[in-house]
Amino acid sequence: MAETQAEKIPVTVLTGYLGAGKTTLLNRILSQPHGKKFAVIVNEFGEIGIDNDLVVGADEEVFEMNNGCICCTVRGDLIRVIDGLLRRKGGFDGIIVETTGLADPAPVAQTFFVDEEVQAKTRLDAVVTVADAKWLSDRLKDAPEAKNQVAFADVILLNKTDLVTGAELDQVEARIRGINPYAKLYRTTKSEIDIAKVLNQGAFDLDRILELEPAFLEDDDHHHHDHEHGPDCGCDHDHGHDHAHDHHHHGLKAVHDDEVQSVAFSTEKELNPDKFFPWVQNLVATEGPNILRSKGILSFANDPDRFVFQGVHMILDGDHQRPWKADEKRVSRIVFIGRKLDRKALEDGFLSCAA
Ligand SMILES: Nc1nc2c(ncn2[C@@H]2O[C@H](COP(=O)(O)OP(=O)(O)OP(=O)(O)O)[C@@H](O)[C@H]2O)c(=O)[nH]1
Repeated sequence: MAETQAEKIPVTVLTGYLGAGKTTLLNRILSQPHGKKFAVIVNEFGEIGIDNDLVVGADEEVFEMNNGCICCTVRGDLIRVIDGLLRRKGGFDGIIVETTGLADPAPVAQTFFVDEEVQAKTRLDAVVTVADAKWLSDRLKDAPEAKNQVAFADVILLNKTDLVTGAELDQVEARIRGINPYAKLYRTTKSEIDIAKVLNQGAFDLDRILELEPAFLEDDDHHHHDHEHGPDCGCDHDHGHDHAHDHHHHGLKAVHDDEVQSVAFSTEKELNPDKFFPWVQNLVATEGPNILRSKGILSFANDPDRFVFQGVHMILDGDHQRPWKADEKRVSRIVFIGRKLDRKALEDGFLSCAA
């Protein structure tokens, strides 16, 4: 039975470059009193799952896919996860997909048009892109996926307005408008926005997307088998030559940056904050330009709380999140995403912070 447009479950795709404020926005959406039940699908780039631990508790179920970037798994995992969701009793009022900061949103959006089962039950409501007011201009120069994320957006949050001057803000907004004049744009701090401006937009405009990417609806299953890799995703997988044609029909220039990598470490030893903070501060002060993103969940000695730590380049942020639960293993985990990362030095540095 084919559902009508209105009966289909709306899907919101949250995108935006590494550290722009997607998880912050997701948490805002989930913690507002909306009385709705959302299924959240988180995809992250990295070896150890951390993002799902950063998403607020509540009723939502978080489905994690961390075995590669979302464009690699889009016709595998994402469809499987959504199919699984659709089979559940009780159902959902909406699905929110938070993509990794390195994902090109096109293949994610495609999933909702090319898979019959998914298409019958869901509708892509909007692509919501969080843009980092401080770093977006730089990323538009060196990260093609950052540009695609802006180009595909129906709603843009120009976030972190507190970190730039009014003139800089006008400049970056003008850059965004040059790429995407159609999206609704809101200036935000800490992704603070009325969720009515983000959810149920009915905004995904297929005609406009087709203009950007004429081959959007081509079902290229006969070209590809099983694993799909976008031309410019940041994952480690070998991107086959047969994807060369993808470069042609991407209206937006795609240069694959092989160098973005992620390293992650964990330890069951408790950490000493007096060692950890000086270490990490010095690290991002010297390596900040190469470290796009860092995040961790840390267990400090004599501290009953989980400490969540986050960084975007050299800007660090951290807070006590909640007490460790009685049955919870106190493991400290940290992830770095960036270029030219010295795994050994990072690991040695991290482990030397043990109490
Ligand atoms: N100063 C400032 N910091 C912000 C703002 N919004 C978010 N942050 C901080 O930026 C960091 C990254 O935010 P996240 O919401 O985790 O970003 P993300 O896009 O989910 O990051 P990834 O999952 O790594 O791609 C966190 O430390 C946030 O607290 C803002 O408006 N201003």
